[in-house]
Amino acid sequence: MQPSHRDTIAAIATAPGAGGIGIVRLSGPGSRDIGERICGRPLAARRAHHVRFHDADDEVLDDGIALFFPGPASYTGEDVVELQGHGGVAVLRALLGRCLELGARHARPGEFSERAFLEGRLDLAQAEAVADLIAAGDIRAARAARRTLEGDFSRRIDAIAEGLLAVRVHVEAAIDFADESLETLGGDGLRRRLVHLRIDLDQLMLEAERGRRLRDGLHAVIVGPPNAGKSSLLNALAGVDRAIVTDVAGTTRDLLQEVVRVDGVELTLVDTAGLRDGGDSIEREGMRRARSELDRADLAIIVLDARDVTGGTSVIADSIAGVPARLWLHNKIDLTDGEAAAVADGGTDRHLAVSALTGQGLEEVRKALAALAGGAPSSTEGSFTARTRHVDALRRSAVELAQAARHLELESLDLAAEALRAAHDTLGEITGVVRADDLLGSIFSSFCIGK
Ligand SMILES: Nc1nc2c(c(=O)[nH]1)N(C=O)[C@@H](CNc1ccc(C(=O)N[C@@H](CCC(=O)O)C(=O)O)cc1)CN2
Ligand SMILES: Nc1nc2c(ncn2[C@@H]2O[C@H](COP(=O)(O)OP(=O)(O)OP(=O)(O)O)[C@@H](O)[C@H]2O)c(=O)[nH]1
Ligand SMILES: [Mg+2]
Repeated sequence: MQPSHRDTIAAIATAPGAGGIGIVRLSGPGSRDIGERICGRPLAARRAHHVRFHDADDEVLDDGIALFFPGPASYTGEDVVELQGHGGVAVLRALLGRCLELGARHARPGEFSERAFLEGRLDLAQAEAVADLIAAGDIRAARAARRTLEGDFSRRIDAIAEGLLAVRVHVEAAIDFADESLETLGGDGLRRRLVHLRIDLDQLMLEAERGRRLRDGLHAVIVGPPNAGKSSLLNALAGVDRAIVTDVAGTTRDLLQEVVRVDGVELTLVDTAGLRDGGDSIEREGMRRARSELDRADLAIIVLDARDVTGGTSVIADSIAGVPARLWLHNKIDLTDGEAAAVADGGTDRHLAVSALTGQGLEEVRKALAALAGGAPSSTEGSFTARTRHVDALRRSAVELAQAARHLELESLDLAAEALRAAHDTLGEITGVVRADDLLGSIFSSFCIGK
């Protein structure tokens, strides 16, 4: 980072619009001086002062509470001043304007948290959790984000990184004793440690993936043959008449998206065009979109006509093969004698019998979705949020670790050392020990202003 992060920044820290209280926050070496000039009195450290805020002509802008946190014991690690006034747009703009007149610069989005990161107050995963906590729409996601903010995720990363470092040191040392066989250099112990690291990494990856779903919600795509009742299901689960339903096969062509909440977990449901061979060019385009939507799905909800379960499934099989989880719904059971309801569950696939028309079986569907989206409330206990960026890095690190193990088997110590370094660096990207400035830019620019 450029030394320019040593200037003083200011921003309105509270949400735009009218509110009971509004806060202008300053961070940087000039904060105290600017704060004291606006308040017209000295500000003692970490004390609440009831003061009047003044403009350049000594007119009173507002009265409020002023706080001064000397660095490094502040949110950013720098000197921080908060001017807490009445939460009106005009008042806060005037207060901010006065800070800028006195030499502060308007903060970029996320710049306070970026400084907290640069000052070592938070690591990168923790700083990201600040934004995730603010964005959390339900208390489960909020709790999980708070755990990441408090370092639960980072500590797990750091523990694996430490283990990796020890293995790296061992391998580098072995390279220096090239004359001796790896066996005499403790090769067995090395292999065992690699296996344990791999197990820890796999476990963390599972938990991070669950954390990502808690943060992002579950992306579920409804697919199936034409006329099976996919749009009817979307409408029934969303509780609104969102999609057009007709008895004409090929009614839906575009993707239709609806966010629903089951048990507090957010779920994005996407209705798609029925999959079948042939169709006109519009319908074929609809099917292409359905298939590409499946590429980024966490869950495929396959809707079939319970009276003809095998009809059309062959066209679907290929498209859903890569989706992590599948829920099969045998729809229109109101038109059957009930026998279609007897379908077994198997593996990661679940089968349920429903009627989108009468609502029969939908409660079971909701339960299954809630379980897939984040598990029962008890199963999210202790879990933390993570982002796709983190899950990707864990995955890449695991690949490098597997490479390292193979190289070690072949006694290619140099290649093993190289793969271990890559595995280690990749973990460092998560917490920001290893970082690229454009990565920081893209992370913090998605924060709100004043955070
Ligand atoms: N008024 C106000 N409320 C706020 C914030 C804020 O900046 N101002 N926060 C902003 O996000 C959050 C709280 N986060 C904070 C984190 C650290 C410190 C801080 O001063 N830390 C020092 C002192 C520690 C202590 O005494 O407990 C430190 O870590 O050394 C302050 C707020 C939410 N509420
Ligand atoms: N009896 C009965 N009819 C249903 C049920 N679900 C849907 N239908 C009817 O089946 C027909 C097709 O429903 P849609 O929801 O449009 O089916 P779709 O799968 O979206 O069809 P496409 O968009 O054309 O692929 C409509 O006439 C619905 O009213 C059900 O559970 N029972
Ligand atoms: Mg439809």
